[in-house]
Amino acid sequence: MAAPPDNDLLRAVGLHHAHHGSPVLTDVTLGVRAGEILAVTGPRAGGKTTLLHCLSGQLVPDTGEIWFDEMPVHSLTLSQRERFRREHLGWIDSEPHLVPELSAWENAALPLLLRGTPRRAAKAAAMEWLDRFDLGPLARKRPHALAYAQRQQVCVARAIAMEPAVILADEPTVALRRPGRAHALRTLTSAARSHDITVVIATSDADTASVADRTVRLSDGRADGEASDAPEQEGRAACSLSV
Ligand SMILES: Nc1ncnc2c1ncn2[C@@H]1O[C@H](COP(=O)(O)OP(=O)(O)OP(=O)(O)O)[C@@H](O)[C@H]1O
Repeated sequence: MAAPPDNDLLRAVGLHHAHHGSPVLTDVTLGVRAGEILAVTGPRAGGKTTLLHCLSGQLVPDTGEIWFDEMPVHSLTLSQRERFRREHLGWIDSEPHLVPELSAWENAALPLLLRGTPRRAAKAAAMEWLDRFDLGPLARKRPHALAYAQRQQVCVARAIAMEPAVILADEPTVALRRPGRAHALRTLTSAARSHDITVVIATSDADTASVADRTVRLSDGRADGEASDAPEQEGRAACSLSV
C-alpha cells in the first residue's frame, strides 16, 4: 500500500463514516502539512469531532484512508493505533480530562512518563508549560483542587509538553473565559510555531479559528471548501483540500 503522492504530514482521503446508519462524514479529503495550523469549523453536529477521531486513529472510518506521513493509520491494528497516538499525537478535548490521583505536573508529564522519559526531564518539560499558564505554584495540587479553567490549561500544557508531531484539539477553549481563551490559544500556537508542531483545531468559534493558517468548513459531514485563507506564514506550505 503506497502513501498518496503529496507532502502532507497528516492526510484523510475519501472518508465516509456513519453513526448508527446516519452519515456523518461524506467523502472528506483533506491534508495538513508539517508545522501548519488548520482550523476545522462549521455548525454543531457537522462532523468535526468524528473527523478528529478518525485522524487520531480512535475511530476507523467506514471507508477511506488516514495517512500519517507514510503510515496507513486506517489499516493499523488497535494496539498499533494506540502506539501511534502515544508516540506522535497530543490531544486536547473540550473538557478537562485529568487523572484525579495525580498532581497537575504529573498529569502534564504523563505522556512523557508513559514514553519512558526520565521523571526529572518529564517534570521539567511539564513545569515549563504549566509556568506559561501561571500554574507553577499549583503544580503539586490534584485536579479537584484546581478551578475548571485551570484544569483545561493543564490539558493544554500536557499536549504541548510531549512535543508531539501533531496536536488535535477539539473545541479546546470552550471551557475558558475570553482572556484565558486568548492566552491558551497564544500558548498553543507559539508552541506549535517554535516546535514545528502541526495543529488541527475543531471549533465553531470564529475567534479560535482565526489563529489558524487555513480553515476548512465541515457541514453535514461535507468539507465545503476553504472558508478562509490566511496569509501564508513564513516557511509554511498551504493545506490541501479536495472533496
Ligand atoms: N458515537 C456516536 N454515536 C452516534 N452518533 C454520534 C456519535 N458521535 C457523533 N454522533 C452524531 O454524529 C453527528 C456529528 O457529530 P460530531 O460530534 O462529529 O460533530 P461536531 O461538528 O463535532 O459537533 P459538536 O460541535 O456538536 O460536537 C451528530 O449528529 C452526532 O449526534
